[in-house]
Amino acid sequence: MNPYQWVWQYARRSQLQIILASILIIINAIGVVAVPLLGGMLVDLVINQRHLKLLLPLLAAMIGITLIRTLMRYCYIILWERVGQNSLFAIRHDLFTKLQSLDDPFFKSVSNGDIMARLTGDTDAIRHFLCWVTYNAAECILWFLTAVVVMGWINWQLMLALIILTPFIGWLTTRMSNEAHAVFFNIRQSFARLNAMVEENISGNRIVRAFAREDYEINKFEQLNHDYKNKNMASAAVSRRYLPALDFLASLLTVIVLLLGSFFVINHQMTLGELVSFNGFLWMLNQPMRMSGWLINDIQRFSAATIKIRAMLAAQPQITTEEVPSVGKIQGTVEFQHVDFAFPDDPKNNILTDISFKVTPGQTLGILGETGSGKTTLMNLIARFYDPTSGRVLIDGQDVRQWAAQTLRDQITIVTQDLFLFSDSITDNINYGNHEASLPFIHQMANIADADNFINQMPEGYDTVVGERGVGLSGGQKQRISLARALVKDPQVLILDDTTSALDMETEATIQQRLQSVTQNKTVFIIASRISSLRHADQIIVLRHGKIVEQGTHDTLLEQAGYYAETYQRQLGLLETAKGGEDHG
Ligand SMILES: Nc1ncnc2c1ncn2[C@@H]1O[C@H](COP(=O)(O)OP(=O)(O)OP(=O)(O)O)[C@@H](O)[C@H]1O
Repeated sequence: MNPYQWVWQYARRSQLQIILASILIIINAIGVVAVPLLGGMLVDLVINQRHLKLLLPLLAAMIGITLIRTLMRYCYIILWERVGQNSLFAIRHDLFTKLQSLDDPFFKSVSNGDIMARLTGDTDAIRHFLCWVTYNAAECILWFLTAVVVMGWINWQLMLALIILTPFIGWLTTRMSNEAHAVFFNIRQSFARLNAMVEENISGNRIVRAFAREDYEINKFEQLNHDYKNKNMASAAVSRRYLPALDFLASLLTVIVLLLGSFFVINHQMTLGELVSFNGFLWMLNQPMRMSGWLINDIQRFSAATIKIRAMLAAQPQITTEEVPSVGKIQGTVEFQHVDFAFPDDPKNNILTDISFKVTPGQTLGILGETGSGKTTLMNLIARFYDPTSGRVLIDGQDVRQWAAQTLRDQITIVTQDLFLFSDSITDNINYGNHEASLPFIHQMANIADADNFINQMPEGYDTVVGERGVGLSGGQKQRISLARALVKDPQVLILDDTTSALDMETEATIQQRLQSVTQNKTVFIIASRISSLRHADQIIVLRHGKIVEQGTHDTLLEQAGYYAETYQRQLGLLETAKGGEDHG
């Protein structure tokens, strides 16, 4: 499918407007011949033959036709704008919907800045093509053809003399088109890089300032900015090479008409009025020639933009469902059977190896492990952010691949380590996964997460806007709001990935105790580095380099005197030192 067929899929939804606009364009292009013809009649009948009575009707007709044509042009410009905007609306909708369905491999391969470039600059190139290039190109083609027919009818020899230039114009425009395509693709890539850099700079703004790297960032930006400027200059260079030649050929038409036309008039092969009409039609050949260069630039910009947009629309999520998804409610039994896992971009490097365990509803599984040992990855397999490379993950005895990812994530909630809050009120952040939740339920869950108190002390309580554009929150406050958000969703499987790491041990203990009241029938996973967070779990596994090296309860693991026991002793020692310090202080 070429870019035009692709965009037609969207544009054809406004078929009625397109038909109406096309009819108006055709009538308008034909109407264009009227004024020069009337001008010729004015010269021959009024000036040469002195039929003065015809002067006013001819002038009135010229003005009237021009007014009607202007009105028609206004109407079809508006209609094309509507076609363009409707199509853009649908394209943006499809892009955003696709974005919601894509998963990690896509987001790892395409930067946020590039995605934003597709949703803004690229869609704008398509809008420009639909709203401006289409009717201008149609006008140019129709003017050119109409001019050829009418000029041929007035004096075919003179018309042929003009048409001789057409092959040169065709050759020039094709060359320009080929060169412009590569240039516009490069411009688009450069714009995406610039966008990505700015986006990253804004997100990492605090790190930049903390490390006093503003100059470094400005320098990095300057390089990309230069690159973008140079790419645009390259495009200007293509225009510079071809546009003067096209302009020259267009001007040559006037010279040919004046020289040959005068010759024909002197030899009585043509009336002066016909020469005036002929001259009046000249712009209909002229204009398309001059415009062709600009139109080609815009068409190539459009073509480069469609490549990126179509690539995104064609991207497929890695996680797919093999069978008809079960839609029932999850009970919450989670079982791993000899699971191995490697990331798709590094398939030889097993991040998890031979993982097996089973947790039933009402039970809590604690996970301890050094940083990078694979704890988060393990949890991501439960909610199908990834599928195992080998072995099986079962939910209620059924392979996760047979559960639709959507169904799973609806009932399995992960409180992730990246604590992201939307620029919205605290209430809307907490009920993000369950908009039906009542206010008392939201407050109750916030209380369990030990967030209720500090939220009530905020300027507008639960209505306080937080996130990017709202008030700042500490890491611990964000953790507690994220926990409340997960609880309000009331999931059957709750995964807490280092959720309370930023809290002091007393607050953590309070939350753990309160959590018990709402997690009695749920399956809970707790990833933590503090033994105090794990010790009450029904089962605990210790991961090292992606393998389970210890497994048991708090007591049995202490007996094993391995990593768990060591960590416990160390943390106990630290605790006692700290207590000792406090006692002495
Ligand atoms: N998206 C990814 N693509 C490739 N490798 C990854 C990806 N995410 C994590 N890894 C690698 O997988 C390994 C396990 O990461 P994981 O986040 O599961 O560890 P973790 O035990 O949760 O660590 P932490 O305690 O620091 O959160 C690490 O070596 C990490 O570099």
